[in-house]
Amino acid sequence: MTPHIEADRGDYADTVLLPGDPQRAEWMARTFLEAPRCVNRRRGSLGFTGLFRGQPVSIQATGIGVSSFLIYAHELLGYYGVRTLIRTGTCGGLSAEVKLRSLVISRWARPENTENGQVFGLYDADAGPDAGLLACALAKAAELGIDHHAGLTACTDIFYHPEAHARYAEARALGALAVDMETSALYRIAAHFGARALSLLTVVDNLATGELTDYSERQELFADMGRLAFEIAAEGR
Ligand SMILES: O=P(O)(O)O[C@H]1O[C@H](CO)[C@@H](O)[C@H]1O
Ligand SMILES: O=c1cc[nH]c(=O)[nH]1
Repeated sequence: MTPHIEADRGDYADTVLLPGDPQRAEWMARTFLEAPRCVNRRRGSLGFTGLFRGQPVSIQATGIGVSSFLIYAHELLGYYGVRTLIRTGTCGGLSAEVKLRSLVISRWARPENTENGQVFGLYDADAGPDAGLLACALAKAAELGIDHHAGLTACTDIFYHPEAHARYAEARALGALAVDMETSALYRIAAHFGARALSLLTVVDNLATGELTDYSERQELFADMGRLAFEIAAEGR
């Protein structure tokens, strides 16, 4: 076990899907895994391992923001020997074209959160996903008919920022589609450990239009993202 995870070594599969929200972790386990086993309850950050099409796959909730995310990613990669991390997160769209409820595949993540990067020099640069996982995601999304965007995403430490949409002007000029709070850290820490990573994000609000989804519809909103993540986990080895 680690300070934040009570599972034994060997309790996680090589591939771990990473939602921020523990309720999403539980829903993903219930919806997609055969014989899911809860391997972590510490701090309510639920972790599960089970089978998808006969292959072991795990899910671990990571909480909100880079600080929390990096604790789980570090312990999964460094202690449990996990090799592939696929984030199944939510994001805010940065333009009206990025529709609510659609899926964003992050091809690159631009950190707006430089403080975390200054500590190790690890997280202060743009970083991208594993090329094989990205190719698999694009092919599977097309095959399954999943409505999606693929492109640059921004990553922030501040959900309620006084400048809200305006602060992403530079990122938007570079083509940023959406913002979340973990993806740049995911790509950098995976590179640091020589592991593979990909971030899939469902649009739950839009900073340009002010539209919002309701939390009550969230689990059904994640059907496409969950399905795609498990397909990639099964195929993109
Ligand atoms: O829904 P999750 O995966 O937590 O992701 C997004 O939601 C949280 C903010 O509401 C942040 O963690 C952000 O990145
Ligand atoms: O980080 C996030 C996640 C969802 N919606 C946002 O506006 N930001």
